[in-house]
Amino acid sequence: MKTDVLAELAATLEQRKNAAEDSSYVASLHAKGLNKILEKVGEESIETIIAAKDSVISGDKSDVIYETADLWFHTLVMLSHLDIGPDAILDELARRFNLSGLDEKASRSK
Ligand SMILES: N=c1c2ncn([C@@H]3O[C@H](COP(=O)(O)OP(=O)(O)OP(=O)(O)O)[C@@H](O)[C@H]3O)c2ncn1[C@@H]1O[C@H](COP(=O)(O)O)[C@@H](O)[C@H]1O
Repeated sequence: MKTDVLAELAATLEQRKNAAEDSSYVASLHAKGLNKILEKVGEESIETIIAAKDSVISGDKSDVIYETADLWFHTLVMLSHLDIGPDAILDELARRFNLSGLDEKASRSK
């Protein structure tokens, strides 16, 4: 899995916190504040849902991929605004995966 892309993007997003607003989309979002960032997360969530529904009818999944990338991107900006790195989310997913792995091992040994 290409987690290096996530790490490199997260590092760029951190740098953009201090960039000039007019030269960077991410810097302009930070300057507008958390409510604007959350508005974008909400918009991209709805666009992802619509793209997923449409893909079932059209059979074309390209818009789902495009809109999900927009959603993940804006979610990363939200996390960065709150000083949360993507590793915190990956650690939480890993913790849940390991827990369910333990459940599976326990049920197999019964
Ligand atoms: N991955 C992305 C990325 N994905 C989506 N977007 C932007 O997110 C916006 C998507 O919102 P919309 O579709 O609603 O478009 P919009 O109408 O222009 O947005 P609004 O005016 O409504 O805010 C577009 O402006 C896209 O360009 C991104 N902008 C930047 N990045 C990455 O972030 C890095 C830093 O970007 P800058 O801050 O622009 O340097 C770049 O190197 C890229 O790798």
